[in-house]
Amino acid sequence: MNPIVDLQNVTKSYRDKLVLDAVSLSIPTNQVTAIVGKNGSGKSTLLKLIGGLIKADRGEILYRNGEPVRFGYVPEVTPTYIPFTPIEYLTHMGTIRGLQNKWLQQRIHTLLEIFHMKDNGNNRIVHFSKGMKQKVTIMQAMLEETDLLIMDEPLSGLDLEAQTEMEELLISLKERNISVVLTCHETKLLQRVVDQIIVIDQCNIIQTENHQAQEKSMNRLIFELTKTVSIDSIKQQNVIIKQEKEMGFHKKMIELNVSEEHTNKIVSEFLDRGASIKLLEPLHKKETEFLNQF
Ligand SMILES: Nc1ncnc2c1ncn2[C@@H]1O[C@H](COP(=O)(O)OP(=O)(O)OP(=O)(O)O)[C@@H](O)[C@H]1O
Repeated sequence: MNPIVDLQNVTKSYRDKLVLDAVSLSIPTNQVTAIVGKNGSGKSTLLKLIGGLIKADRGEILYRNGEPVRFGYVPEVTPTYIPFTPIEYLTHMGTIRGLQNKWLQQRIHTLLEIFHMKDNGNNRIVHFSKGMKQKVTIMQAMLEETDLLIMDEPLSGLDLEAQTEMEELLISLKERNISVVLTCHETKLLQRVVDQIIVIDQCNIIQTENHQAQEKSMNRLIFELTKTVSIDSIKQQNVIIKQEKEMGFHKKMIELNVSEEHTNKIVSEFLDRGASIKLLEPLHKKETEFLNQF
């Protein structure tokens, strides 16, 4: 696994109130992680730490092997009254953030498309439903290119229809290689899209669960290839790198998980680089440590 954010023994208190006590967790790349817990258990605090909005008292927060991560942060409270249209509002927000106008207009156009809001781009936000207002807030958080979208209670106050739409939206963000971490009160919600559930209670992570629904349609691939061959452009795609291992002076093995729909393309890209396939199998819950046999 190749986490986008890794927390190691992170402790956080507000004055004398301990909220997180030596918490360690990983947020995987290109997956949706839900942080679940009771009111006041520290979910928002954890999100703010992940996004670098507040500092930990102790412990380490490491980002994608030291590379910069571009965050989009969606707070819990959605403004109810915005006297603009989405295009006007996003243009204002982007300009304040110093984005160049031509680039910004293109970005707004793309976001309206992703969020199925093209027909509402020039309508007044004040007349929107809660779900549509929520979408505008998320688009605002994603005005800059985003690697990790951090969402505090994105389902709060949404009816079933809006929740379903939010699920679709999360799936499409994942397909665009955006990692998501969100907080949620209910583990049943978002079941179709969440890959990892982290349960927090009494200042600690009490459970981390990997969701299997997604894994059913995934394949596990292992390739052998020459060590000097670059696979950086493959790593940018819809793959989860599980392990890389050097084999002697010239060769390396790489193990990855790929969704069924992307498998053919990824296999062909590896073959183009002179790799040989060592394993291709549907991903099941029980995994053997294949590479350790060498
Ligand atoms: N800025 C702050 N100053 C002091 N205490 C704070 C601050 N922010 C949060 N807290 C306290 O820290 C604890 C954890 O708060 P946090 O908002 O992280 O919990 P949460 O799980 O997100 O809660 P909720 O589900 O109600 O949103 C709570 O007891 C809260 O009162």
